[in-house]
Amino acid sequence: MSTAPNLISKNKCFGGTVNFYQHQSQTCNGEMRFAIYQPPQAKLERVPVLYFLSGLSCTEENFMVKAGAQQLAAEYGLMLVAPDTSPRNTGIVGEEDDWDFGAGAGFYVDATVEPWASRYRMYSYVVHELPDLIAEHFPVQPDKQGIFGHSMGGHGALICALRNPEQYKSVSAFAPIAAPRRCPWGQKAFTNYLGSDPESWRPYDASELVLIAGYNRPILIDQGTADPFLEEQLLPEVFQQACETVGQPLTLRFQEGYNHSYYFIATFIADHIRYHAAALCS
Ligand SMILES: N[C@@H](CCC(=O)N[C@@H](CS)C(=O)NCC(=O)O)C(=O)O
Repeated sequence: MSTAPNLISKNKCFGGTVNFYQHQSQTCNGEMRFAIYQPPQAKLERVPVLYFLSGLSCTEENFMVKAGAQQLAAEYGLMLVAPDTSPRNTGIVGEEDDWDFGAGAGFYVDATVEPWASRYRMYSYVVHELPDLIAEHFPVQPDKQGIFGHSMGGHGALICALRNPEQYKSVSAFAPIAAPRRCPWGQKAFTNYLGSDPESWRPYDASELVLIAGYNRPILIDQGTADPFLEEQLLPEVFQQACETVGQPLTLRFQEGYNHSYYFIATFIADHIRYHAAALCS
């Protein structure tokens, strides 16, 4: 049994509610926050749940404010949960110094290197503690979970699903960091959170995991062609190549002229919600 999360704010939206919560996380050893959209159907019955992991510099708020996902979630009866992207205010020196590491940049790993190891445990938080908390305190069907995300959160969604195919019945991503062992953002974060041996980074790299994962359902990825991070940081072709190698079904759509922003996400969010609904709402 976990303590009920504390409600911070409540907003009616498309007949349901967007609520913001704070709670004490055992996994991250301190306060964590998340946002949750409860569709109108959740007043009457348990509904499937779709987790969204945000990217660098985001909080639990960006997705709820900018993606425009609630209308479709209300139509299909999907709960949406968006956690913060890292612990905050931990007192760790340097936590706020960089926008691509530390606060706002937890990279969905369980850090093994101090001083991060005791607090920055976003992988276990997202895969275990948060779903357990949601299942206990909100009307969800825990056997019907999907996950998606953007950029760093697209990386997070892919690794969570590939490592836990039974838990996540569907996965998709917007502009994911698809091969973090090979890009500067990933190398910086993994070196600091996991240590300098790239072997220890492998369980957190979607392009490596897919080679051994056996995620037997299709994966959807949208990627804007005008994304300034595409060639140096995101590397979707590396993931695509790995999927081809093992016969993993992947729909990778290059969207002409779209950049890395939430305008891009908002444009294609309906496709992603429908994609998850097809897997979760049967
Ligand atoms: N350094 C810039 C770029 C970081 C960036 O593009 N972050 C993406 C995720 S990787 C994002 O979602 N930013 C927040 C937003 O657009 O609401 C910033 O701090 O916003």
